[in-house]
Amino acid sequence: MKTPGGSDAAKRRAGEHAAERVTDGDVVGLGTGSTAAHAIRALGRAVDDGLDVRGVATSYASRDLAREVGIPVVGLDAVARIDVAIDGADQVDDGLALIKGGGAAHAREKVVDSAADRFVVVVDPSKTGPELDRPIPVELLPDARAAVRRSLRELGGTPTLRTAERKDGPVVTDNGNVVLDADFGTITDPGALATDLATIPGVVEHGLFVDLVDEVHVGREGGVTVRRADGE
Ligand SMILES: O=C(CO)[C@H](O)[C@H](O)COP(=O)(O)O
Repeated sequence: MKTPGGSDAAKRRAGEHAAERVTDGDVVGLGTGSTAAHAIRALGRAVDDGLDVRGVATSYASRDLAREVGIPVVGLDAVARIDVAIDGADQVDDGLALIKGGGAAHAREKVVDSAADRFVVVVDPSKTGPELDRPIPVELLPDARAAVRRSLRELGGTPTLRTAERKDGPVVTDNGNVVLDADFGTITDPGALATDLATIPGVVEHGLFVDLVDEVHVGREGGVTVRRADGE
């Protein structure tokens, strides 16, 4: 599923602003998507200027981009901790809950973003709103498709199998799974729905990220607005 596009200039402002949070010696979680890519490119330039960082990628795409711009990439299982993760989102609500997974990378993104001491989200203003109402990406084992579809319907969702654009058939994730985008309308209690989705057998990971975010950097025409989970 493609995310509705905000301006690339706003995405770049957010990504570059977040990259400034990274300091010498940090292990950095590298998110997926067009906004996170701006942060990765900014970090690559900082590495050229002498910044010492190592990146933990959340997808093949972010790993390839990191290598291209000169960021040393290490596996998640090779590092004891991640200092800061910078990642995009498809939607952010007023409580800083997120919907992620527009690039079907949310399973690895959730592992990396949760493991970070500081999780920084980068978005343009088109992603922000009072409540979440976009379909939630749900990655699942391919054989569990019928059963997971039924469970999602029982929870009140309308699931649609995500299909590939330049291949016949479903999108297959970096982990070899498929994705159902489940429309629940307006989500009034993201925490409760996140728990329900996580308990469905066959679900590998869903794209609701609740109580994980530390900062949201919103790129705008005139600069960047930062919203913090601690309210400061
Ligand atoms: O969750 C994601 C990938 O799984 C992306 O971070 C999300 O889709 C936002 O992408 P973009 O910055 O291109 O709008």
